[in-house]
Amino acid sequence: MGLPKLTIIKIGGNVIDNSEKLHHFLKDFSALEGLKILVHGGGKIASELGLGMGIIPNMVEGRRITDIETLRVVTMVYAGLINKNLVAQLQNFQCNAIGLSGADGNSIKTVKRAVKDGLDYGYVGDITSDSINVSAISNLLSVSFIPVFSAITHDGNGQLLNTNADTIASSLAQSLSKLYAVDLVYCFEKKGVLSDLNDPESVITLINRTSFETLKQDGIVADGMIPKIKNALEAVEKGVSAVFITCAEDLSNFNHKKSGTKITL
Ligand SMILES: Nc1ncnc2c1ncn2[C@@H]1O[C@H](COP(=O)(O)OP(=O)(O)O)[C@@H](O)[C@H]1O
Ligand SMILES: CC(=O)N[C@@H](CCC(=O)OP(=O)(O)O)C(=O)O
Repeated sequence: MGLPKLTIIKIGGNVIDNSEKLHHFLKDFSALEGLKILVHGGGKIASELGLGMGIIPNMVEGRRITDIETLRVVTMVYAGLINKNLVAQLQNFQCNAIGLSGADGNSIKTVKRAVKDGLDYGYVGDITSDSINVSAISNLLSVSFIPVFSAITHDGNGQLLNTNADTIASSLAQSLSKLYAVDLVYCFEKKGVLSDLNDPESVITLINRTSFETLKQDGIVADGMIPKIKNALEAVEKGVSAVFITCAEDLSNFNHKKSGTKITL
């Protein structure tokens, strides 16, 4: 008998920031059959709200430098404002969502990133091999809750930390692959990884480690797409059944695996 199927969907900040697209996405997510988990970012909204409070965003290689003031903002925005709004909207679609930070149920424990070459990321949490509390999460799934994870984790000693949402999704998928056949889907505002950013239809249907290196060298994939594909490749290499990067608006088509970019070995 095969493992039960679990779908882990990650939704990025650009879609969360668009109420119409978000509504459509949450409706489609609610309609997905079987066990599922939602992971959300919200970097764009945290940057905008932080700016209003005089906190200037500082990103290095796609990761936010998180000083104590920034940690307060991202905790309010990710674990509060966004997480609770997503849960309330999912409840409206009869999806019994339960909003979580990594501190809740000790679900994701991370390690504060050490200062390296003089670069201090501050309160950023890195995932380790035993970060994910598989039994706590599978218990929630077994009683039909739909976990909704924000990008806030904890260190087990009372400290909240900021962890990239793409990495959380990949790590959840890897760890939960022990118990489930996991499909991991990164949803964002474009139709998939594009060969030409000016042509929204130019979706690259398959990417593996070798083609990724070439796409990166040629400058075809850049910015936030580089860590996203790295996280996706790590997931397939560590046993996640299937990994896709696709458009949030195509989630209903995704059921038929007809859209977006598939990440393969
Ligand atoms: N080849 C590419 N195809 C699609 N998007 C790309 C590509 N190269 C760079 N990007 C950029 O990557 C962004 C997605 O990364 P990011 O903003 O981190 O996603 P998310 O909103 O899911 O957190 C896209 O909005 C796009 O601007
Ligand atoms: C450490 C770190 O960089 N954390 C991310 C978490 C949010 C996130 O990943 O949001 P998106 O998915 O919308 O980009 C940040 O604060 O931007």
